[in-house]
Amino acid sequence: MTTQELTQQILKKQSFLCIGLDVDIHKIPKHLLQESDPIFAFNKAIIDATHHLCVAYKPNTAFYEAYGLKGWQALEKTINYLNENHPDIFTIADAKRGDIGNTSSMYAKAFFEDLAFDSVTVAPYMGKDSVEPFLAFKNKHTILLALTSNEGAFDFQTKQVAGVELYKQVLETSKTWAHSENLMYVVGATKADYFAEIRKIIPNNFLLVPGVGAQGGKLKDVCKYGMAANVGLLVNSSRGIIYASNTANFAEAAAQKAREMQQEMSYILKHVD
Ligand SMILES: O=C(O)c1cc(=O)[nH]c(=O)n1[C@@H]1O[C@H](COP(=O)(O)O)[C@@H](O)[C@H]1O
Repeated sequence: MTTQELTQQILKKQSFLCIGLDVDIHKIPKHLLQESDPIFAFNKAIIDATHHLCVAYKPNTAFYEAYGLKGWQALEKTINYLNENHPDIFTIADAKRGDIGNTSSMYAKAFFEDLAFDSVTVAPYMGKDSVEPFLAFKNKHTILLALTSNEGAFDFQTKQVAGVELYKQVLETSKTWAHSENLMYVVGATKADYFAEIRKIIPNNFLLVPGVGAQGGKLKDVCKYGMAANVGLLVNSSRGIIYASNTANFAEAAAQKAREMQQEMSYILKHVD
């Protein structure tokens, strides 16, 4: 999917919501545990109930890798279900990869070719040759960690190196890499004060913004300085949506939470100047 197509979907659905499929077997409704694949059964129900309210889904691979082969199979079934039934939805493998070049190439193949995700999250710490193998894939997107939502972001990312904060150097330097047009960036919703500065460096790139809901970030604050001419935002909520209820009505409860966010997003899209 191209970024132009993503913006079209956002305007059509009046939503820039990304739903995080971070499935913890201990948090899903008990009746699903009788299913042959409880994780996929949970995801399918959530997707069926929410696909019209969001433009992206983001399974965090940790929640699948934690269950070994069965978890990876549930991830594969989930991405196949999305690609077969909802090809207009943007898919993000939240795997936070990045390694020496030939290893990164294999990670890129795993997520872009074998699993056919539209994008993958990548850590910038190992630099250019660790990220360019991901960028080489046409119409696939590499979502680079810029300024993360957690407290530890202040350990390194905001530290000045030669007078410039490290996260700003990540933004500036990554723009010079081959196929940098395929870059998106992670900026946490808990760091809303930084969005204006970030937009000065990357005015149009899409930002994946986790950290609303459970982590305390506010949608309005993010949009005030983060929204671009092409909207340029994918705001993620995982626990705040998928665990709205653990009763038999869990999917409807998740849809209600997603609808509340979509309505807030629609209002913002209509009133943005
Ligand atoms: O790359 C991410 O998606 C990510 C980056 C970041 O800075 N902070 C962050 O919370 N995330 C992920 O976004 C999701 C947030 O989940 P909730 O806090 O439950 O909405 C989790 O999958 C995190 O791993």
